[in-house]
Amino acid sequence: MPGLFCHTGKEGLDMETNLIAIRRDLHRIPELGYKEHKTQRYILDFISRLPKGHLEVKTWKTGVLVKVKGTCPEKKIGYRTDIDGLPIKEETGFPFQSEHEGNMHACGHDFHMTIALGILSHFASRPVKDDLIFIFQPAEEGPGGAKAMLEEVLHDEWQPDLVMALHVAPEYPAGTVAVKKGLLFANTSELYIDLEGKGGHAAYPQHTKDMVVAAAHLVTQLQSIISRNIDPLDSAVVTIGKITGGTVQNAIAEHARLEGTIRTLSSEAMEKVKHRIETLTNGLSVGFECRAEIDYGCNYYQVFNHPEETARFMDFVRSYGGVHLHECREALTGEDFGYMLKEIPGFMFWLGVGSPYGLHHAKFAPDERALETAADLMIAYILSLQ
Ligand SMILES: CC(=O)N[C@@H](CCC[C@H](N)C(=O)O)C(=O)O
Repeated sequence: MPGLFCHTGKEGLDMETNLIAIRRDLHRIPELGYKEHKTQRYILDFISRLPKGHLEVKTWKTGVLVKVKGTCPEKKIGYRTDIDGLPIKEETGFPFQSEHEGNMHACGHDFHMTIALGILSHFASRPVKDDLIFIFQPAEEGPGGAKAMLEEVLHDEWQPDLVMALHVAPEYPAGTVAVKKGLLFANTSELYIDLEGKGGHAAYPQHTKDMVVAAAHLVTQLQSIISRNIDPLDSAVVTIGKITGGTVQNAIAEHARLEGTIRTLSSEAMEKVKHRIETLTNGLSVGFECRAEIDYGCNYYQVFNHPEETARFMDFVRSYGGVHLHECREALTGEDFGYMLKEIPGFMFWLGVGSPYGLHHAKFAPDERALETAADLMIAYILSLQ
């Protein structure tokens, strides 16, 4: 492992594990869901340099699973990280900026992986009583790897009794942990709407069915769902993040496509929003005499933190020292880790990384001091569970 890790003095990471160098290596190679081949190689190479005596390693698609066999196991403690990047063109200007043009670790999964590797490297040479299961999960940004991993690989001797994960949070400074019991993240559904009309010359609109105009109407109509159909005391989001349509400035567009996402705090609200999207889209197809097709892509179950496990973690953070605990509200972000928490007790928390630019922004710049804080904290927490 390259470089030298500056140790905090707490019982924690290996001196030779340079978390910042690992993060920067991973930051250079962001890959989209189920295409994380270089990332998987990097993780496997890292693991191959750890003491092998207590490790069992297996791959699942582009993901990796590692068991650190306990000395006298009574339970299996799971730690999950996601590993994929986003199709966002990086604009940070960092010397270690993405080498994969058009892709970026703009959601902090480079941080998540680095922290997991730091914790793993500690326990590989100092196993504890219990088995530890490290889950390097592909495709969190879509189409989702957590559910499939649960179904295909996280069972029998690989099924944790407790599972934990973190997500970086740009709005809190490094040194902060933000968490709450119960609902933390929303139910999500992707949204794709294809509109097909009739193209033609820009000067003869009367012979066409213009899908750019139809798409503009639909985007505006969709905004009424949150304000007119959802209880004002509830929260939900319908975001259209991308519109494409047409071919050239002087031709009327035959086709347009809206791409977005829906977020709700309950599955009932999700059904309601989808019902309204369908009604408005059908109405649009009648009104604009076009074909309309809706596809909901991948859907994630809410992240619901197990109350007792979360309370235990919060008590630990309060007594740990050096980390500020913030009891936060729920957010309308999504995470397929929700599927793991549906089956296995555990929790997810926000890790403060104080960036002036938010998640999914091309200039997202998390504070690297949070790497060591988080790895040390989670090592100490796992030790406290023995
Ligand atoms: C933490 C985070 O940002 N997660 C993503 C999950 C995306 C799920 C899916 N692609 C969708 O857009 O619905 C998020 O955007 O919240």
